[in-house]
Amino acid sequence: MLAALRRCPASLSRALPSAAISPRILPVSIPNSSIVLRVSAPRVAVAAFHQNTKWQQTAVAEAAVDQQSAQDDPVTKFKDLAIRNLVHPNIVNTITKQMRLDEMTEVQSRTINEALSGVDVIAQAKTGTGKTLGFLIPTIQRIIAEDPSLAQRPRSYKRARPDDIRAIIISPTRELAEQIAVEAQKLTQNTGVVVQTAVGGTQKRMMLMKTQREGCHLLIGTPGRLKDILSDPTSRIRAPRLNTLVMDEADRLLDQGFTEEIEEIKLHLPDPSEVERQTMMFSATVPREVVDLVRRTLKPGFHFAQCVNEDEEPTHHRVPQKVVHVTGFENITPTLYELFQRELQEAKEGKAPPFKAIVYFNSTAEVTLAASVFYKLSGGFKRGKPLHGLRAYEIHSKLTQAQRTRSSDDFRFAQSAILFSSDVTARGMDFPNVTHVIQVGLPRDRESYIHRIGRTGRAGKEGEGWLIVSPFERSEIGRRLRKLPINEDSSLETARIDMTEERELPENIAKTLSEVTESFSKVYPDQLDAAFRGMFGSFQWVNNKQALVDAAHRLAEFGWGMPNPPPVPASVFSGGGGRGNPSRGYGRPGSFGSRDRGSSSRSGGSFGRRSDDRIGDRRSRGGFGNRGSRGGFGDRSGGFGDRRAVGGGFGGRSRMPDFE
Ligand SMILES: Nc1ncnc2c1ncn2[C@@H]1O[C@H](COP(=O)(O)OP(=O)(O)OP(=O)(O)O)[C@@H](O)[C@H]1O
Repeated sequence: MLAALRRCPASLSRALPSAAISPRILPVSIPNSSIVLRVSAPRVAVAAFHQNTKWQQTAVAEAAVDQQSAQDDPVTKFKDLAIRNLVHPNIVNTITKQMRLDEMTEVQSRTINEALSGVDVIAQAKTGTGKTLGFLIPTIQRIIAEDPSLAQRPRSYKRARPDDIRAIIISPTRELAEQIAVEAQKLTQNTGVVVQTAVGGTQKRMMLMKTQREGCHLLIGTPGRLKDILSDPTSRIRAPRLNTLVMDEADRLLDQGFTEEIEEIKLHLPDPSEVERQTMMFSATVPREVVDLVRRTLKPGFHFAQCVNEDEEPTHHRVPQKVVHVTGFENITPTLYELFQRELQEAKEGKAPPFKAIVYFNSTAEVTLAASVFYKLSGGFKRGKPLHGLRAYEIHSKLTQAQRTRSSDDFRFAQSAILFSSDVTARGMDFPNVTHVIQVGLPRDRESYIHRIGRTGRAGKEGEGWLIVSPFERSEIGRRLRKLPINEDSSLETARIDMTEERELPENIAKTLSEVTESFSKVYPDQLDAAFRGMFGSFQWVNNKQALVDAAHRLAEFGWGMPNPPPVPASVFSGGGGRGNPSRGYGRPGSFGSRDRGSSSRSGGSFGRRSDDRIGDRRSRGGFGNRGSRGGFGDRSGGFGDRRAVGGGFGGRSRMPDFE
């Protein structure tokens, strides 16, 4: 596993100007690995030269050089950090004995060595290659170096002052901040260093009380909550001697959405000209657009550990990536269902590891709808159903933080499960043994794709990536996902079927389609409404609005079984690019067929019986199944825990993805 994990690119080509590189280091490339050597003249032991023969003299000199250069080489084994007095043995022992890690990954070796010397660091390395330890080790060591008494765990409780925080780590999402905090707690368990977490969605008062009581040396949080706490004069949480600032997923934090909060956080930190500060930035992606910002944020002479070549694929070779082109939006859910069944079967037959997938959607409304539909589809994941044995969870920003944490924890510990997710888990989350990452719809940019797919194939493991796209997105793939090794896959039959046509279908396909449509008939109409409106938000960039409206109508009619689709948001045509067709009835309120949205209660039964003859035809052929037998809303408890129906959706989806 380790060998694969260390397989990072060889070249050290840098996107930043060479002046930006610390003058003390010299990049050296050797086949299949790359290391950074400090430039220092070897000090050769000469004292005994005159007493030895020439070959003896040479041997002694060589040995001395070897010994010296061994000291100068960057450390690549964790235990050597303690042997060379670079990191306190209490931290190193935790890493080697409790966490059972031995060799550093390339990014760890190339950042820990430099960061320990105090220079600012920016690191870019592929997903799942251990960047977290790359910044945690130097951060914690620096705290201990400033106050050596913290190296030992006190006999009683750990204590610190709340108004003397020494290091802050910022993460764009709550789950990631919590995950980093768990790792930091592990690393500091045998020391006196106190770690606290500050994330949105949790009770601020509780956090404040805890921090005021226990104090804090290392604070890990999301931008909004950190800003909130540091700017609150009554919080008593301060960092007047802060000497380390870490930005994980730095490119995301430098993105416009967070600029204001980050700047405000910095206003509450000491002036770096008065209190020397080390800044570290880490990410799997450092797009060109942020390079200038990075340069302005870091001190001159910073070290850029670029473990991904510019001309190299930023994803792992061991993670094959496939794109499935579906005939229409209505094919997406059947395609997912077919894929789940197939992969689950493979795992059951022992041909593959337990199926554990994350399915990403571009909006909260889609996540909610998919989670509901698959819950119905599986009959609560009951015995005898195709998806039996598979747990399913959903996660997005419209859940409470307690629900998010529960989904995330449950999925983390599940052996075989599906997580329906928005981008809240796209970056940094280290769920073990994820075998599949499935992206529905084109992600907003290349970086999102890379981070999402990085949830699989971590720490040297295998995995696969799937992308399911509509015809609208076909031409956009090459532009948005340039230079990524994505291959077309046509193995899923339900992807290619024209669901608007009536024709005989193989029994298994007909069954899949009929089960999907029946499940859609059982979900909350509000969810369908929200997802329908949301489609127009996600596809704002499509110029041909009429084609988009027609495709959405086909989805509602043939995918969801609605004879009359929900109204199209008025805003769709106001921005130009096409005109509505009033004869199709969009914009008409309450066009949910015989579904009475006003009575979308749990009473069941009255739920949109379809009078459409064509469907009747299909049913008689065994094509689209038993639409007549609607069981209302069924039992939502179980499988998805305390899920709630989330309305509102993303008609007015903002520019920002579903992040913090
Ligand atoms: N030296 C190591 N040897 C083996 N496993 C390691 C090592 N360092 C870290 N790991 C493990 O690798 C996994 C991924 O680490 P981590 O989450 O830090 O990756 P990352 O590079 O930050 O990923 P991302 O880009 O997604 O944020 C974790 O489970 C971690 O415990």
